[in-house]
Amino acid sequence: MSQPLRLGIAGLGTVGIGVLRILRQHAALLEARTGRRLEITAVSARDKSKDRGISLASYAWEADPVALAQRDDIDVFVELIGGEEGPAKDAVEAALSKGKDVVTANKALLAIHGQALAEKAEADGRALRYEAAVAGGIPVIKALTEGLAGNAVTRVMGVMNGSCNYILTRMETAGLSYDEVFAEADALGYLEADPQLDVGGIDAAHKLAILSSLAFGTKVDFAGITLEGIDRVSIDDIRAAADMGYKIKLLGVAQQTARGLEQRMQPCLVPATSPLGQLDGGTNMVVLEGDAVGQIVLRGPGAGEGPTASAVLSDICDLARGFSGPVFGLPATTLETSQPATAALPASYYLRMSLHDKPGALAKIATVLGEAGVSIDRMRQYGHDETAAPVLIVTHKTTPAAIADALAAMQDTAVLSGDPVALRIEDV
Ligand SMILES: NC(=O)C1=CN([C@@H]2O[C@H](COP(=O)(O)OP(=O)(O)OC[C@H]3O[C@@H](n4cnc5c(N)ncnc54)[C@H](OP(=O)(O)O)[C@@H]3O)[C@@H](O)[C@H]2O)C=CC1
Ligand SMILES: N[C@@H](CCO)C(=O)O
Repeated sequence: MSQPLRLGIAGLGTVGIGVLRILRQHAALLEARTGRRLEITAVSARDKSKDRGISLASYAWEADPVALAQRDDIDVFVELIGGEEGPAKDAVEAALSKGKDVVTANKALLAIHGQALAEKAEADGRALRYEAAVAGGIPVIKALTEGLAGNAVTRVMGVMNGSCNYILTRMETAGLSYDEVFAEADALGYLEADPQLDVGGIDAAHKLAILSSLAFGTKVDFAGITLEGIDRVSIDDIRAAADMGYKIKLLGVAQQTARGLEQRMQPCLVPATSPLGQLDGGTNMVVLEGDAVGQIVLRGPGAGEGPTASAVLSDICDLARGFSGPVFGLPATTLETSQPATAALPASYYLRMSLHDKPGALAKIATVLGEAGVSIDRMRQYGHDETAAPVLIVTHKTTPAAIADALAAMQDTAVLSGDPVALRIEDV
């Protein structure tokens, strides 16, 4: 009879309690699948007296997650506290130093300290697993490291923050402004304690940084991501994009190019009929492309108690079965330092602007675009009551630099009313 796998679980919030529930509910099934009993030895959270809707009486309690990580009677330390510094980092480091395997859902910790932690884990011969850290219930880490092991990955992209996708979808369906929907999402508890992590694109960029390392064999490089949140997306752009056959998504894209590793998390237009364009509400989608497989699309819940705990259990079961491997798919000391791309690959752009309604205004804009080397693919001008005329332009493929030059030159034309908006149209 195999020895039980003894777990210490730090963090008994949404995810931690979800993990406890699955371990209890499926104890026999998990033992049958892994050949070992999965046993919770001890737990930790801040407030021992808090009612968590589940009895903790049979587990030892540690007020300090570092003390929990160092207990002799645990094999695996499960970190479900969160945060890139502080108790989560201290406890993960302590667990590795003490020779424990670690499972975490903490994308912030991995995006910032992933390389150092991976080197430490591998030097100590320990596992550091994090299926839940990216796209919650979607098994995307396994897909990349196992399912696509025979491929050179060419591109990773996706919608990896459910709250942002909820906000953008709700703006469109209800015709509400960003501020109105943000307030609604906040009231419903859909946003992180620091909402900027969601709407600023930071949470999604943490996830992209992890996927990028796995896909391209580079050290996690969160700082190398071009990052823009959704707070400047207006209902006018959502409507106009829809009118041209597009949806606006907070889209993460990572790809190796001749100019270096391109990592972007920014609002982009995608065709409304594409899988990404049809992704509504709080759901996540990750699109993986490999030289042998072509394109695969993974879709599912990116957050919440059950889905996230489901992913944590996947890691725990792997450890129970004795499956492990390098933290980021290759030995950490062999991961290359990424060379951030000097510029994104060319793309079509969506431009929206208001022009003073007088003869030659549009011609001036067309001239500026032409002089910047930007070619117009499609154009629309809408009927209007005001003195300014709303104009939409979709360009042929061009460089971000050419678009920046054109936008700068437009300011000198004296025909603009307000600032123009430019959004990338992603080839998906
Ligand atoms: N919620 C989700 O849908 C998802 C979460 N994640 C990640 O999972 C992790 C956990 O998230 P979630 O469950 O939502 O977070 P919660 O805020 O719900 O829970 C955090 C838990 O950590 C405990 N905690 C905080 N500080 C300490 C400390 N100093 N010592 C011991 N315990 C502490 C809290 O204790 P107390 O309860 O006493 O306050 C709480 O139980 C995070 O890294 C998050 O990014 C990943 C994917 C999805
Ligand atoms: N705030 C995150 C939680 C899961 O990481 C989201 O909305 O996707």
